[in-house]
Amino acid sequence: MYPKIALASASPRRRELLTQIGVNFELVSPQIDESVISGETPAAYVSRLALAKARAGAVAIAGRLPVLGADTTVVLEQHILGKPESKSHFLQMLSQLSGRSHQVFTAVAVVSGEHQLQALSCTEVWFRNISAAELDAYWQSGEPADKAGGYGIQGQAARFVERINGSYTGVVGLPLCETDRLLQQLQELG
Ligand SMILES: Cc1cn([C@H]2C[C@H](O)[C@@H](COP(=O)(O)OP(=O)(O)OP(=O)(O)O)O2)c(=O)[nH]c1=O
Repeated sequence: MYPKIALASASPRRRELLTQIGVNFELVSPQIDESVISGETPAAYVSRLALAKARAGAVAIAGRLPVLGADTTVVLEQHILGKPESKSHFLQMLSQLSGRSHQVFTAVAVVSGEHQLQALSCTEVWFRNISAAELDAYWQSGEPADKAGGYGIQGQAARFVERINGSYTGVVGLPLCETDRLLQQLQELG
């Protein structure tokens, strides 16, 4: 049995994934600045954002519950690919990802009083070649708009994924093995 927590997220995927492992949670949606600091590595970036979301959530609920925050980013050759800002940005990102592998980093942070627990998941994802017509149809579906790297492995983009090495739930937005471990550590803190 997990302790009750607050989830600092507006992402429906994270809600579904936490529910999947039976966590009882309430929602808090703090707004934080997601800009990349110049020279920051992808691992440092996602870790900083996950912690910032959890901390802002803790402030918003005045520390009433432990707060979990997470951040996901798609990385190609050390470059962070954010959410698509337009169709042309989406086409540019997905044509770079076509026919090769990239990484998906997801960081998770839990803030409880003075305690901070953190985990990082990194998964390699291989895409097959994707045609221009497929990319056009995929953009029209509306699925890419709110997703890091412009795709959702849990949706239609599953057609493009040859294989992965790592955490499937990490790619979707919340690595459940790591999340379970953090929540168990939280329980042990008492
Ligand atoms: C790569 C990939 C990303 N995503 C999603 C997960 C995240 O919701 C989103 C990355 O953006 P995030 O900034 O991590 O999360 P968010 O803005 O959706 O929600 P919040 O900050 O409020 O928690 O991309 C998928 O759903 N499937 C995928 O295959």
